[in-house]
Amino acid sequence: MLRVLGQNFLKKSIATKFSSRMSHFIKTDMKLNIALCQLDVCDDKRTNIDNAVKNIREAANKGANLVMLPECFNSPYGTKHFPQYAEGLEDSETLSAISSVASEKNIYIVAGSIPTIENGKYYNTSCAYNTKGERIAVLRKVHLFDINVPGKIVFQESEILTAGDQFATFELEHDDKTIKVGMGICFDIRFAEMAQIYQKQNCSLLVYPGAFNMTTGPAHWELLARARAVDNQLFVALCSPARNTSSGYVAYGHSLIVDPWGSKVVEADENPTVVFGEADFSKVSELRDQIPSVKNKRSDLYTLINHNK
Ligand SMILES: NC(=O)CCC(=O)C(=O)O
Repeated sequence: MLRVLGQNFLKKSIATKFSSRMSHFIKTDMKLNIALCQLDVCDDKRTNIDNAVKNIREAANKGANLVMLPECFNSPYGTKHFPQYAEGLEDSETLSAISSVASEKNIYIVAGSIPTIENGKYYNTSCAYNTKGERIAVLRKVHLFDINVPGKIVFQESEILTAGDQFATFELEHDDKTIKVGMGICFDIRFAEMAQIYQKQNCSLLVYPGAFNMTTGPAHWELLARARAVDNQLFVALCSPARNTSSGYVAYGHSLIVDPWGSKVVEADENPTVVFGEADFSKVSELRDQIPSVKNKRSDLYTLINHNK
C-alpha cells in the first residue's frame, strides 16, 4: 500500500545490551502505518517545533501509528548551529512538545534528532516516545559525520559533537502485538555491523532520521536503506528534512521506507511532505524462511562481537 500526501496536508531510556532474547517478536503479523514527516526546517526553533507538532497531528489523524521526524528537526543542520540550539534532555522545550503530542494522539514517535547538551558535551540525539508520551529510548549518534569529498563537501560533526557510545532499541506494541525497533542517525546507516547487531537483537524495523546531502544523497541514500534491509531482512525507514536550496546545508530529502525484500514501500520527493507506508511484519519471517541468509550465518567461521555490553 502506498499513499503520498502533501504537507499542506518515563523517562526511561533503553541502552540496549546485546542479547538473543524475545525471538517471538520476529514472527508477527502486525501491520503498522508509518508516517515520515519530511519537514521544512528553518532557523527559528519555535517555528520548527510548531511545524513538527502540526505535521504529527495531521499524520495521526490520517491513521499513522508511528510517526518519524528528520535528523535535526528543530535546528538548521550545521556545527555552528548546534551549541545555539542545543537543549538538555530533561528540560527540552522541543521534546516536551513531542511527548505531549504522542500522548494526545496515542501514537509512537521517533523524534528525529536534535542537538543536546549533557554534562557540557554536545550530542546529536534521537528519542522515541510511546503512546503515553513516555520517553522509551535515547540514541546519541554513534558514528559522527566527518567527511571530505574534495570540491564537493566537507563536514566535521566531531568539531563540536561527541559520539554516543550506546545502541538503542525499543519495543513497539500495536494491536496486541509487539515488534522491536533499532535506532540510528544518518551516518550510522553506513555501518553494517550496527544494523546487524540490531538484527541479532531481533529488531524487525530500523529507523534512521537522516540528512544526506546533494553529493552523497543521490549516490548512497536509497542504496544504503535497501542494503541494510536486504542484508538483515527487515524494514528500514529513513526520514530527511525537505530540501532547501537556500540553507547552508542542502538536504537530499527522499524520505523512504524499504521492506525486507529491498523494495520501496514509499518514497518522498525533495519537497516538504508527509508520506505514509504500511509495514506488514509478516514479511520478515516469511522472507527469512524463503531465503535463509539470516538463519544460515556460519557463526562457526565468523562472528560479530558487540563490546557495548
Ligand atoms: N547527517 C549525516 O550524518 C549525513 C550523512 C551523509 O550525508 C552521508 O553521506 O553519510
